[in-house]
Amino acid sequence: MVELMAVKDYAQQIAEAIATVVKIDIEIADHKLMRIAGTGRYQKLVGQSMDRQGYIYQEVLRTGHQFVIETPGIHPLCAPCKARGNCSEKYEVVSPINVDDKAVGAIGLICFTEAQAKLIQENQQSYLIFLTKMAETIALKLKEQEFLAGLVSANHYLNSIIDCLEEGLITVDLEGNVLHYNQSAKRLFSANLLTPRTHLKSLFSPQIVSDILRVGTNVDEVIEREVQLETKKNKAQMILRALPIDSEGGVKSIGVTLRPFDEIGRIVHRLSLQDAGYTIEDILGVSDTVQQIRERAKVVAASQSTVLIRGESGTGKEMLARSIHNLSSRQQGMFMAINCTAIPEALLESELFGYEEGAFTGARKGGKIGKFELANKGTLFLDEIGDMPLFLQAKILRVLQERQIERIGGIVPIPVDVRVIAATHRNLEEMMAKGEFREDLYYRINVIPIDIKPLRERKEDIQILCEHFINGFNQRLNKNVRFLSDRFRQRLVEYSWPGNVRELQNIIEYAMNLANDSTLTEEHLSPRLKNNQALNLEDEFNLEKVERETILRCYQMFGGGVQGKEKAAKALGIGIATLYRKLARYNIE
Ligand SMILES: Nc1ncnc2c1ncn2[C@@H]1O[C@H](COP(=O)(O)OP(=O)(O)OP(=O)(O)O)[C@@H](O)[C@H]1O
Repeated sequence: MVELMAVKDYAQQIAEAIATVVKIDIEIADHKLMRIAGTGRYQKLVGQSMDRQGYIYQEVLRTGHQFVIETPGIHPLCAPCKARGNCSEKYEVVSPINVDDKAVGAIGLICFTEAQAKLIQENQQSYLIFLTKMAETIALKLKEQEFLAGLVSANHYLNSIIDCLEEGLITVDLEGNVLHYNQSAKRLFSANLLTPRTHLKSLFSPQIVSDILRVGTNVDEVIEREVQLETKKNKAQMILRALPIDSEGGVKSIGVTLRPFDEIGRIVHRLSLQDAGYTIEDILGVSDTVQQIRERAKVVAASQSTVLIRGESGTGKEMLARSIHNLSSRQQGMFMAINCTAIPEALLESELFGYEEGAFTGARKGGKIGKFELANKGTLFLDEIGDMPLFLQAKILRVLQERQIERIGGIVPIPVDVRVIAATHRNLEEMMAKGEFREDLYYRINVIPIDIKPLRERKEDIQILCEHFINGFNQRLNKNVRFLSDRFRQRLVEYSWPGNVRELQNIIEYAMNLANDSTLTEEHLSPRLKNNQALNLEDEFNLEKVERETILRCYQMFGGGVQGKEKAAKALGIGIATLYRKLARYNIE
């Protein structure tokens, strides 16, 4: 609660106004008996305590009632006073200053002459009312002060909340002049660019300014735009939202919020972690390979070096990359994955590096942020890096060396702090020999290589993976499968698993959809597995057999005529005589 001291100047003015009119001295004290205002002989005592003389004031403060004392110095209340029996005061009227029924101070008229005493005595009722009204005026001022202090504190509180926001917030009037902004907004803009009265024109492009101002014309209008800001450090892509601030009497200002794009990405990523928040423990398997991979991943997570994961499709390369990211100090940043095979060459560059507005025909307004920028402070997973075109390999190498990127059509390099984890199923060494993969990039990404063996070479992992997938699908499909028949199990072990763990997962899902009791049997196998003969490794990888099949396919494609044979020999990369020899040898007619 605000104390009377806070309005002492006002109390002094009131005291002087009263004294001028009634020609009697006034003394005002607060609830601690501190003299806060006074006239005549009391004026120079302002600021001094009255606790040794103000016995009448004490009584008024205690009771909250007015008090008239006709015999100062003699009245029993004056008993403890030093001036008892010798008081210079002749007559005294004291009123409480009440705020919310509580005495916060007292105001008194003090007569030092018989004439003054007589005057008050004869008009006592009027003086009492007058003094009460004056006390009320001071109380009112105090309430007003209290209200103002409340407003100031609420304002301060609101500002602190607004400053806590990570989002930049700017309010502008309907002409676009800045009224207010929070600390985050201040941090976003270059030095001194954002000040009160700055016009939006100095902050955003004319189109964005006009979009923002349009919001002020309609209470229901909200706009959202992707904008690029020249921040203190560099250029940054932001999501801008503008919304009307509806106050009494309609919209008088507009609120503009700004949020860095990569931060949004991080939030989305964090929220979606449930799905992809793999940890090392999720990598299942009892084989030496898997156990070593788990150990390796822990060590790798602690370093910042580039990792190259090699393995066939479906062996868990992305899963491993995500586990490394989630275990590393970059876990709060984004994990961005890009499959170099899945994206057409022409788009891959812009996906990776982003582009500036107007960089090429068809470029999106406001430009586009690339995966490298999105993965800033996080991890970029370059899947199937072996399929990346050579010119992009050169660009990737430059990013890894210089730790900065340039958007397509951009001139300012943007620093990025990204850990790259690359993956491939291809033989990079062979590609290098043929000039299809850059040697320098190979050595740059191959700092920490991790090989994941195909499932057919670690069949001991099938059991635990099956159990894991069965548990998952039991929940998802609301089933209660608990057993595998011996034949079912045997078929899984015999199969060559070209699609690796992903294929196993699909096979289990297929079987569980068909199963209606607790056991998966041979009849629940997909046709592909049902028809699969027991894998004969010697047969499967026999070079002669592979050669015969290839020649046969080629021969069938081009036909048996002389011209067909010539074409076949050319396609096979052998001479015509050799082809004839091989046709005879393999008994192909
Ligand atoms: N060791 C494992 N433990 C549990 N699940 C696994 C394991 N390995 C792979 N998986 C699962 O198999 C599926 C395929 O894994 P992932 O996508 O990581 O493979 P990939 O090697 O990156 O495949 P691609 O090269 O085709 O992109 C995922 O559902 C993953 O959870």
